[in-house]
Amino acid sequence: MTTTPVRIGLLGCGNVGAAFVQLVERRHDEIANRHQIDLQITRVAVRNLSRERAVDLDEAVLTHDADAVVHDPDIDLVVEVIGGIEPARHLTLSALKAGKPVISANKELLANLGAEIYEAAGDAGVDILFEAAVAGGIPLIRPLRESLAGEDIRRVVGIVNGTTNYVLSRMAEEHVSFGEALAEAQELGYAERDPTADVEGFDASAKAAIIASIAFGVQVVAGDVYREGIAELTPGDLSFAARLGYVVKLLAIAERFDTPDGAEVAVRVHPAMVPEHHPLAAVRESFNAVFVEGAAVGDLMFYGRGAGGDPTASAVLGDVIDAALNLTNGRASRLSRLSEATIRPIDDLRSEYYINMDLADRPGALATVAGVFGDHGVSIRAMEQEGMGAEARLVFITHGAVESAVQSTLAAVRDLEVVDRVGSVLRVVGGDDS
Ligand SMILES: NC(=O)C1=CN([C@@H]2O[C@H](COP(=O)(O)OP(=O)(O)OC[C@H]3O[C@@H](n4cnc5c(N)ncnc54)[C@H](O)[C@@H]3O)[C@@H](O)[C@H]2O)C=CC1
Ligand SMILES: N[C@@H](CC=O)C(=O)O
Ligand code: NA
Repeated sequence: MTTTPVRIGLLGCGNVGAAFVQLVERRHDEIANRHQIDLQITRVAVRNLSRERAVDLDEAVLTHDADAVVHDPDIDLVVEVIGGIEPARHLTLSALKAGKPVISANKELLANLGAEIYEAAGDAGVDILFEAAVAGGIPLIRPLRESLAGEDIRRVVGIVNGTTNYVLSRMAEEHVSFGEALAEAQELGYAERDPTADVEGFDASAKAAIIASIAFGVQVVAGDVYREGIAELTPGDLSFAARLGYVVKLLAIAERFDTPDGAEVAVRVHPAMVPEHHPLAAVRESFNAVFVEGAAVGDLMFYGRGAGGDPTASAVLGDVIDAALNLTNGRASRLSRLSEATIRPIDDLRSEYYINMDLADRPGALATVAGVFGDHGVSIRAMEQEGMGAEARLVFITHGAVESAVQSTLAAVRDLEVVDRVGSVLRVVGGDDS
């Protein structure tokens, strides 16, 4: 059996990079046998040569000069698992311009500067593949790009950040503190180098932008995504949600609307109350799940490990094999053309809402608050009251209402003399009206 050597330049050897090296070692012979390619990790760029790392690498393979790896004539294909914008951007562009396919796990780069990267790949006629960048080990990008290429996708809803899902699971189920749960997620290799990216929803927004671009064929960048993170959530919100039959999840939602003036796209990331019987409520710890709603295919669900070295390395390796086979056959996967997007702002979107507030426990207070909701056309579906001495905590769940109407309602309610505090406001997703 003859095999074609494919020499890989690996940029970054952290959680994903080290897991990738180990996976290639484990799977090498089987891949050679099945695909007739001999995957060789020829050079590995690291930031710190002397740092202990999870894999044993020959000193001759290691370098701290990532540019030299990209330009090395002995490198056929580049894997970028450094993360962040620079130097990842210029390394990726240099590799593509040199005619080398790039496999990237870098959602931040692709969601902010994807157009530049895809154009460079198109001009050079080489692959840019990034299955690992969205929902880790779950095959999602390839199904969207290939299997669903002809589908009219209307909506994608999912849990796409493993760290925050892990934190929320640990807080809700084990009553672990936010800080402790986040430290565990970091220790397990789920979190970004700066976990603010996870906690504040930036990572999920980047993934949502990539999903929306591919699902709807339009250019959506991270800045187009409405974003709220989980940092403001309290243990009280999670237990109140549980009492009402909901689970709190950080969701990414991309929707496409047809209007007489053309299509509009709305993309958002925010914590949401999901009914406990909804399939997304059962997605725990670092698992991710993504629902895709298509006009012809109906509903699809993708589920699996969205973060962690091994699952992510699996996605990287799948792309490496694809690109290596393309390389040996002189081909490249074509990216579809992305047209300009018209973004529908969050203010115009409809949702059900969970709102909690503290108000004076005296006759008429509730009627006053309810009146303000009515004046703004926001109709209340359910309400719970819990007395607290001179105060009462009220929890409302609304029927579907437009965001701008809810925000005006909240502004007016905050001004009421009987209202001491408006607490958490969470959208409800997966209920009767959403
Ligand atoms: N950890 C996970 O579960 C997942 C991570 N990703 C993405 O994969 C990428 C890597 O993530 P991790 O491995 O978790 O991060 P990490 O922080 O563990 O690894 C990145 C490595 O790159 C090294 N590095 C930084 N600058 C460098 C340079 N100029 N040259 C060479 N090496 C350099 C760092 O020293 C570090 O070892 C990121 O884009 C991340 O968003 C994607 C999916 C899942
Ligand atoms: N930090 C990310 C890693 C995978 O993309 C996450 O927690 O999902
Ligand atoms: Na994936």
